[in-house]
Amino acid sequence: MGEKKKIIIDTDPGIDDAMAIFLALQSPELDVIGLTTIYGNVYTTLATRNALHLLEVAGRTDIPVSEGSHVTFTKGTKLRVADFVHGTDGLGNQNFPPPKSKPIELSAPEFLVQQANQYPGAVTVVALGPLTNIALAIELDPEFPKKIQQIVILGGAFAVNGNVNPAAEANIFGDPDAADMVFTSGADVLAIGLNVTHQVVLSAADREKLSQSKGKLAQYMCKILDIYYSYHLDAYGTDGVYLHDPTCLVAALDPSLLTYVEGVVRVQTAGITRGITIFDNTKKRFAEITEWTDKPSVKVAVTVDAPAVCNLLMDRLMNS
Ligand SMILES: O=c1[nH]cnc2c1ncn2[C@@H]1O[C@H](CO)[C@@H](O)[C@H]1O
Repeated sequence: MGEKKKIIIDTDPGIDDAMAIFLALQSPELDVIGLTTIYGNVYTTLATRNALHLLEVAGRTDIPVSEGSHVTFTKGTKLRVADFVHGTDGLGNQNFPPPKSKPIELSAPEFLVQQANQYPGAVTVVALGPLTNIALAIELDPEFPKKIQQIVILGGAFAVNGNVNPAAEANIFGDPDAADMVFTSGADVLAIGLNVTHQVVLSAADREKLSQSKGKLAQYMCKILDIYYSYHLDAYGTDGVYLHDPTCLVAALDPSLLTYVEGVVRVQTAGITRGITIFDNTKKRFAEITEWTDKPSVKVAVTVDAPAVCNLLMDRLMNS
């Protein structure tokens, strides 16, 4: 096998984050060189605690955890935290003991820049929460977008409704200014939006299969998944859960399971559609100069082999 792909997971754990992190740790194709934390599903302090805890569960405390921003890119402190989706502890209200390990001294943006310099062109950032840390890394080092291999983003709702409101997806809504900066930064960006992740469902039968397996991480996931299933039943009327973060991780692990188109993405940062992602892949020459004109293109996922993503996730959790 070729060299492992180096990834940093920027994360707000989160039940689907836990699945994505475990999938990454169980994947021989990947070398997880760090976790950076952010608010979103929980506040940043709890995200850090949960990231450390998940690494302890997986026996991988050798991987550094770096704490990220507690405020938005524009220093906003009114954060939207989705504890109603993941439980107040972010991990299904299980009262896990506090982790023994500690985060490193470097902040998340500093760690991202340091790693990008240490392995030029060879680091992929898998961003599973609001994009504040990535925007701060770009502010810290304007060359950061060119120094990394790719940023794979779980975020946006491309030509479909959002999940916070009809306009916006949760991660983009969490920090629209940061998102617009990252989408227009010139980095190789691959965005996985709700138009794709809502196709990837872990059914009640899949969950039953996980619970029958002896896999340590499958067993752990089954413990924390209850609240995520209840939320989906309540919010969507489905007895199955969307695999947002694992699908994004798979996009870094095996891009052949998705297809994408290229174009310019801008994010609305104010008003009733704050957080909406507007993708221009028309080949039209507009009569006016627009806010999309001359901005760098990004990749936006459009199709996914959903059964393959589910099976990959389940196999690797069950073989842990
Ligand atoms: O209704 C919701 N509000 C807020 N966050 C949500 C909702 N549904 C899912 N997620 C969380 O936000 C990310 C995907 O947008 C995922 O991390 C998911 O767990």
